[in-house]
Amino acid sequence: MVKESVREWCVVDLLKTTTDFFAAKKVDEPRMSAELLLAHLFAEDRLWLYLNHNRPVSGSELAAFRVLCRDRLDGRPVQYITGEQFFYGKPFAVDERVLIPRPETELLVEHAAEFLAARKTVSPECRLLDIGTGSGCIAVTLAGLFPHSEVTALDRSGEALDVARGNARKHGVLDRIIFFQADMYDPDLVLRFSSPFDVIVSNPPYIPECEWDGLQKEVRGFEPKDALITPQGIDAYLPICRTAASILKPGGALCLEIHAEGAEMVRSIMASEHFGSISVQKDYSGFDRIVSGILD
Ligand SMILES: C[S@@+](CC[C@H](N)C(=O)[O-])C[C@H]1O[C@@H](n2cnc3c(N)ncnc32)[C@H](O)[C@@H]1O
Repeated sequence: MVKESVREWCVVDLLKTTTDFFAAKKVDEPRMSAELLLAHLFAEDRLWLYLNHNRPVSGSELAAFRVLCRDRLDGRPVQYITGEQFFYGKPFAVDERVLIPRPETELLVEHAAEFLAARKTVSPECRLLDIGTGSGCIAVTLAGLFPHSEVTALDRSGEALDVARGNARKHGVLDRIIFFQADMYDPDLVLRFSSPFDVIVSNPPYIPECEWDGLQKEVRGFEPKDALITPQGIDAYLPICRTAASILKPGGALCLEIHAEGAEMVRSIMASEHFGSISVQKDYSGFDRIVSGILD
C-alpha cells in the first residue's frame, strides 16, 4: 500500500500560505495577521519568525494554528486572539472587555507627557486622571513615564478596570494607580475627589450612534459598544470639561482625544468651561485628533 505523503511545513511556508489565504478571504492586513498569529503560536515575537524561518512546524502546532486562523476568519481581531496589543512600545493585555488601544491614542499620551515635562514647578510629583481608562493603556504608560506621579484610572466598567489593573501589575505601576469605578456623567463626580489634578486625559467614547453600522465588522462584532458609541458622539465632552474645570489645579491641562469632525465643537465646549491656550493636534493620517487646553 502506498503511504499518503503528509506535507511538512516550516515557518516561512506556513507564513506565506496563510498570508495568501487571508488575502484571498479579504482579511484586513493579511501579512500582519499571519505573522502575529504565528508568533503567538510559538509564544515569540515577529522577529523570531524571520530568525527561525526554516523551523519545522509539527502536526500539533499546525492543528493549534488552524484554530487561531479560523478565529481570525470569523472576524475576531487579531489582538483579541493573541490577547495583546502594543501601545507606546509596551505590550498590553486586551480582551473583549476593553477597547483595543489605537496608535492615535499614543498622541494623547505624548501631549500630556510634554505638558508635564515642561511644567516649571519644583516638585516632580504630580497627580493625573485618566477618564475612561479601558485597558489602562494611557494611565499605565503615564505612570511609567512619570515615576513620581499618582494616577487615577476611572471607568464605569468594572471588567475594564480588572484588565487595567492587570496591565498596571504587568508594568510595575500597580502601587501608583488608583482604580476608580465611576460614571463620567455623574454630576456629583467632583465630590469624590479629595485633591486636585495636574493633568486630566480622556479618550471617551466619541462615535455617534448613526455611524455604528458603517464601522468595520470586526469592531461591531467584537469591541465593547459602550467604549465607542454615544447617542450624538459629542455627549461626553461637556461633562468631562465641567468636571475637569472643578478638579484641575489652576494652570493644569486637559487633553482629549476627539472624533475627526469634532474639533471645533470640543474647542468651544472647553472655552466655555474656562480653558485657555486651546490647541488642536492632527493624527498620523492628518485628521484632527487631540484637543487640549489649560485651566485659566
Ligand atoms: C474609547 S474607550 C478608551 C479606552 C482607553 N482609554 C483607550 O484609549 O484605549 C472609552 C472608555 O470609556 C469607558 N466609558 C464609557 N462610558 C463611560 C462613562 N459613562 N463613565 C465612565 N467610563 C465610561 C468605556 O468603558 C471605555 O473603557
